[in-house]
Amino acid sequence: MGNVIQTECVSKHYKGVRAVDGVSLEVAKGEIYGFIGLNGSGKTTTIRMLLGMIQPTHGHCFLGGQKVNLSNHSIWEDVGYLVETPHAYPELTVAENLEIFRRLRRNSDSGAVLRTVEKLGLAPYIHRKAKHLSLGNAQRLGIAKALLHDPAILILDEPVNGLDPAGIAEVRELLRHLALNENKTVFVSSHLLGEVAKIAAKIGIIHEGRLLQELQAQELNHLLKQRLVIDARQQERAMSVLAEAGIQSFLNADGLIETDVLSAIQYPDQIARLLVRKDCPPIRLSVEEEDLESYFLRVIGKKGAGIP
Ligand SMILES: Nc1ncnc2c1ncn2[C@@H]1O[C@H](COP(=O)(O)OP(=O)(O)OP(=O)(O)O)[C@@H](O)[C@H]1O
Repeated sequence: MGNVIQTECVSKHYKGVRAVDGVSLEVAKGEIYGFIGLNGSGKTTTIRMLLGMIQPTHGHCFLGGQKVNLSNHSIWEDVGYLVETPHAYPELTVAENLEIFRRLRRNSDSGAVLRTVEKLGLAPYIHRKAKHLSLGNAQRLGIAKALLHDPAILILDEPVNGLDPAGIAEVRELLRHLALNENKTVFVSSHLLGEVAKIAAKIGIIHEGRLLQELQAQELNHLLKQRLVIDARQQERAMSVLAEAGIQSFLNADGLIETDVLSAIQYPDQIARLLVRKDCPPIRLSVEEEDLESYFLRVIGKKGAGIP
């Protein structure tokens, strides 16, 4: 299947700043691509190049197989986007803002406004002026604009910014629905790895302008580090029992015994048995998995050093 979104070694250099540096990525039809990076890592600049808002210093972007350039108007009929804080006319209501946007887009589907309002859970606010919307609902209005003309490609820069946990979950479900049931291709940036990992099929990690790592979401589980955490009344003794059995451990920041020795992680029952036999029974023993945010920070910390 052809790629719907593609960048070919795309770079944007400003005076003294390599905002984006040689990023090549591909998104297949119906796929959700999560583009993860800290603030200032180059997400928005990449998205702006994808959308033809700024010209790359090097490289090219393609949407729906067509090279992105401003004169190629037909591309944009199939693209919906949200970049940074969405703009709305403050004195107009939600419905009026969307209606204007529909007409600007020359969209002849007059039912599109109501349908999109329903889809985004904006019905209770339909007659509220944009300037009186909460940040979260203003963000929803921005997503509504992106969806109004039912585009096949959605490019969203930090779409859950400002949303509360329930709002974040709603947007997550909406994007999942759009990809799964409507075969839309979604490119979504975020600094929240955990959020994106819940919906993206593919994840790209960008740092200081460079794409550090690309992975399939299902690979994440194998990449997250595991450790065995033990608590015992006599910690020193428990640690020397483990050492005698060839299992190196240390006291972690929470004051608990921790080891990343694979045999201990794979057979925690044998560790428990060993400690009991040596009269040093654990009062807690659990295999714990690194959370996604710390994985992200680990990858960033190791940049260029043979990741993962
Ligand atoms: N017009 C510009 N002129 C100079 N530097 C710029 C310009 N636009 C962006 N940058 C710099 O390029 C880098 C990447 O910025 P970008 O906005 O793409 O990051 P981001 O990942 O989207 O961050 P955020 O999440 O904060 O929006 C930053 O160091 C930023 O200061």
